[in-house]
This record gives sequence, structure tokens and C-alpha cells, in this order.
Amino acid sequence: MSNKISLTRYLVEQQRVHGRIPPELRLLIEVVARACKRIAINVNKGALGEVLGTADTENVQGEVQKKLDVIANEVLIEANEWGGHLAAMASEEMEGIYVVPNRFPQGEYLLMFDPLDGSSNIDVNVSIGTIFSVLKKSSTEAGVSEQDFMQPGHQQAAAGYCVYGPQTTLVLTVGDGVAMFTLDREQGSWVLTQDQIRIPEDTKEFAINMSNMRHWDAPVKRYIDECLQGKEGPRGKDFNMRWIASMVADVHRILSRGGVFMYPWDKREPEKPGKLRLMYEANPMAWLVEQAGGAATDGRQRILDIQPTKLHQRVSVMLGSKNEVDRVTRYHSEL
Ligand SMILES: O=P(O)(O)OC[C@H]1O[C@](O)(COP(=O)(O)O)[C@@H](O)[C@@H]1O
Ligand SMILES: [Mg+2]
Ligand SMILES: [Mg+2]
Repeated sequence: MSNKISLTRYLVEQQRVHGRIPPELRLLIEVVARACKRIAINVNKGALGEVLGTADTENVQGEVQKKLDVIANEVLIEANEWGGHLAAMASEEMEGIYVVPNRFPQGEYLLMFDPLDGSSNIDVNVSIGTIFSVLKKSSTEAGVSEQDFMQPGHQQAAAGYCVYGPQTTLVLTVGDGVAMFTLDREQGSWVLTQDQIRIPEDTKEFAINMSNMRHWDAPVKRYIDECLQGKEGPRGKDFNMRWIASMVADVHRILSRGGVFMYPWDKREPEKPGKLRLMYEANPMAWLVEQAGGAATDGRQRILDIQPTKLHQRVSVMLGSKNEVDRVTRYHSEL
């Protein structure tokens, strides 16, 4: 018998041994993981399938959709409406919530996702991913509305992402640390390859889109300026920079070896609090990072404490190695 731990076994242990998750949540996570396998198959087809290029449609944020944005969204909806235990879903690619029709099994959970993160990388064969977040409907009233989704990130029941890169990897938290599973394509199963991931508290690596430098706010400018001065500057060490432009891949690197990731508010669109979306990008990533010993703020407060008011709400994001996130957050209160 193989001593490899599958996702199913990990989840069954979370349910039965640790009493951390109810069976409905276990099944829901398994359905999401299965959908990610199907998305991975589509991603891998590349130019051999009809999956590259744009779809000639726009999403609610006014962004041109890629074919894979649409495919991944459909795969997640289809799998999860059958999967059961869901009341409704919300996605970057849909304006309103998707209430699970009552011909399908009904449940108390709410699923949110960014079906395909890093869309600009699809056609150039660079890592992309799927991000998801699960909440539990708080009201016991019949029916479900957008209001049921308006819960701060610290109320998430599960969160994770799948990165479609050189390996296909699923990273998950149910509030008991962070576990990483690698897709074994021959067996078609997710195998636990790392448990209780920890992000080092210090780092010499930052991730930010430097082309926006002239638009940044003073605290972010100060933080990056100090990093760039290297050994000769106030930080007394040289920093390295990485920017993949897929949040999934940048966060995955940080969970693997530390670092700080920032997509701050900037002056290009001052009325928007940031570029990234709170409910299905920032919240799940913030919880994963905190569960791995890191920190996540919008520069002023913990992301997980933000009370959402809109489904597609945007937010400024700084996350990763704790001491660096604390430092840049402190700079926001000093200036
Ligand atoms: O091109 P930019 O402005 O650097 O933005 C990159 C960021 O935009 C995003 O791609 C947004 O995600 P989507 O592809 O889901 O719209 C993030 O993953 C990434 O961090
Ligand atoms: Mg995204
Ligand atoms: Mg997306």
C-alpha cells in the first residue's frame, strides 16, 4: 500500500480526527479540486485546443475576457452546482451571484473564485491559477442574496488556490495551517507534498510592478527606495525583485521561500482602493499567508478584518514575510 497521503485522506482526517471540517465542506473542497484538474487539462492543451486568445467579451470589471477565463468559470460552476452543499457562487467573471438552482442539491456554503488568475500570462505559457474562498451563509433564512457574501475574510471556512505551472499544485487551508498537494497525472490524484508550510519572517525579495512607481503613495515609495539602496542603505542588505504578474504564482513563491508581495493603491485610478479584488483574490491569499505565519494588510489594517460592502470590491494588498509587511504597514501610519 502506498504511504502517500491523498487530498481525500487529508480531508477525511481533518473531518474525523481533528473535527475541523464537516463532511459537506470536505465534499465541496473535493469538487473544487476536481474542477481544477479539468481546468489544468484545458490549460495544458494550449495551442492544440481552442483555449488561447480572447473571447470577444468583457467581464463586469470591463476587462476583455480570455477564452480560458470563460472556460474555467464554466468548469467551476458546472462542477459545483452538482457537487452540492452550496447555496450560491460568485466569480470575477460574473456580475451578480449565481444561486444554485433548486434542482441541484442545496447547502449552506458560499463559494467565490477567480477562475483564472494571471490572464495576461495565458498566451505566453507562464504560470496561471485558480483562487477560491468558501464562506458559510450566516443567516438561517430561506434563500440567498448578495448580502450573505458580505462577511470579512476571517470568517472564511476554507481558502486555496491551484497553480498551473511546471507542476500543478493545490494549496489549501481550512484553518489548520497550510497544506500543498501536487497533481500526480499518472494516478490522476492530488498527493500531499508539504504540510504546515511556514513563511520565513524576514526576506530579501520583493514583488511589485515597478512600472507603476511614479504613481505610488509615499509609504510604498519609501519602502521600495530603501530596498533598492541595498547594503549601502538603511536596510543594510541587497534585495532581489520578482514580478510574475499572476498573483497566484507570486504568492506561491512567497509561500515556498518567503518574500513580500504588493499591489498597492496608486494614483492612476485614485477612486479605486486598489487593483486586486478583496473577496476572491485578497481574502483567500491573506488567510493562507497568515496561516503560514506571514501577514497581510492593505497598508493600514489586516485584510481579513475588512468588512466588504460589494462583491467585486477592490483593495490595496501587501502580504508575505511578517517583518516586511509590518514595516511597510508601519510606514503608512508614520507618514
Ligand atoms: O499587469 P499588472 O498590473 O502588473 O497586474 C498583475 C496582477 O493582475 C492580476 O493578473 C489580476 O488577475 P486576473 O488575471 O484574474 O484579472 C493579478 O494576478 C496580478 O498580480
Ligand atoms: Mg486575478
Ligand atoms: Mg481572473
